[in-house]
Amino acid sequence: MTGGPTAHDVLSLPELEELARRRLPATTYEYLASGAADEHTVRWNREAYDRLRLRPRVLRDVAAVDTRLTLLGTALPFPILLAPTAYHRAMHPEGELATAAGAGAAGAAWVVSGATTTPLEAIAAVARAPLWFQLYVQPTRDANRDIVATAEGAGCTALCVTVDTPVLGARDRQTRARFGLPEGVTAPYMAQRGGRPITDIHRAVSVTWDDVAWLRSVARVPLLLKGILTADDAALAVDAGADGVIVSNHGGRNLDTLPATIDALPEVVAAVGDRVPVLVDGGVRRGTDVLKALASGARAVLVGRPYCYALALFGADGVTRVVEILRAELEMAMQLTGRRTLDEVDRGALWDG
Ligand SMILES: Cc1cc2nc3c(=O)[nH]c(=O)nc-3n(C[C@H](O)[C@H](O)[C@H](O)COP(=O)(O)O)c2cc1C
Ligand SMILES: CC(C)CC(=O)C(=O)O
Repeated sequence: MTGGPTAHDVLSLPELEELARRRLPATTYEYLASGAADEHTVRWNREAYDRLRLRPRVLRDVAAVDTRLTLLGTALPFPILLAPTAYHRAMHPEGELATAAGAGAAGAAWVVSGATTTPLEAIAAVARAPLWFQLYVQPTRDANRDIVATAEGAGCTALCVTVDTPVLGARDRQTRARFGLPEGVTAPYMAQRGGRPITDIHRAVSVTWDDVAWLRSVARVPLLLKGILTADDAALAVDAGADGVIVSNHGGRNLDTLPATIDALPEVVAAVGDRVPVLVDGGVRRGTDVLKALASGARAVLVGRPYCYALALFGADGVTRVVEILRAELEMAMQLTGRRTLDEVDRGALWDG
């Protein structure tokens, strides 16, 4: 990347995405950018945010905005987390260690993927901001118990169980690009599901509500389910003991033609929002998107692809830059809509709210 832009030259997440398309090795870019099948859901995740219009209030004192919150016991300086994404050593040689450094410098909580290519202890040793852990449920309870204990031992303060991936979707672009892990790189917490190549997850593991209740009984930290899209499943999640839900369609990477997450969010919030925190991911690229998600009832958002592009292009500095941009844009959006605290970001901030 000599002579090219640095992380600090990047002004926005859409600009970063374009830089990634032009500069990353094709295989890496295809793995990160692609979605399932015809990628309608990938597009809808974005278009649905663009359709929502904001309703500003003026002449309120917004000289100093406050974006702090506490989420399931984790104190966060702003309501933006890094979503769990697999295989960082396929994106950058320093892999998850660079992500941890970048997240730490930005003060951003990061949900480490169950398909991390770096052991949790090594990540924890360099982390300077909260870590959560995302579990891909493994076929045996012993394996799941061990992984949960490892995550807790490494200081992860919440567990996100991904429930939308019994199999992968039709990932045609990834398959065509022949995405795979570099020689010698493995995913230690995916060992029972094949460990190495992404295609091994095509063998479905049977995971049901009973497993959620069992995991709740095993884990000492708060447990969230990631990949909930309906009111019915959100209610079952809370019944099974979940402490939070993440409205997600896996960034449009599994089942194409699922609705945009910002469109699914209100029904989940209506069903369980008064009992547990609801988070959302998918298509968040601007501070105004974060504001719209919060106005629609989310307590926080997660962002996936942008920090992966940034990691692949710039390492730790890139991850930091993505968070800084999004955080600054959220503060601007709050000030320009006349909101000083997160509590003030209610449905009234949406034009058609
Ligand atoms: C490269 C990549 C890898 C991902 N790996 C995982 C994973 O290991 N576990 C998981 O629960 N979700 C995974 N996801 C989904 C993200 O957590 C998140 O739901 C999605 O990326 C959000 O959409 P966005 O990329 O539009 O921000 C992955 C997404 C991407 C782009
Ligand atoms: C299948 C996982 C290992 C990674 C993942 O969730 C993804 O690529 O979207």
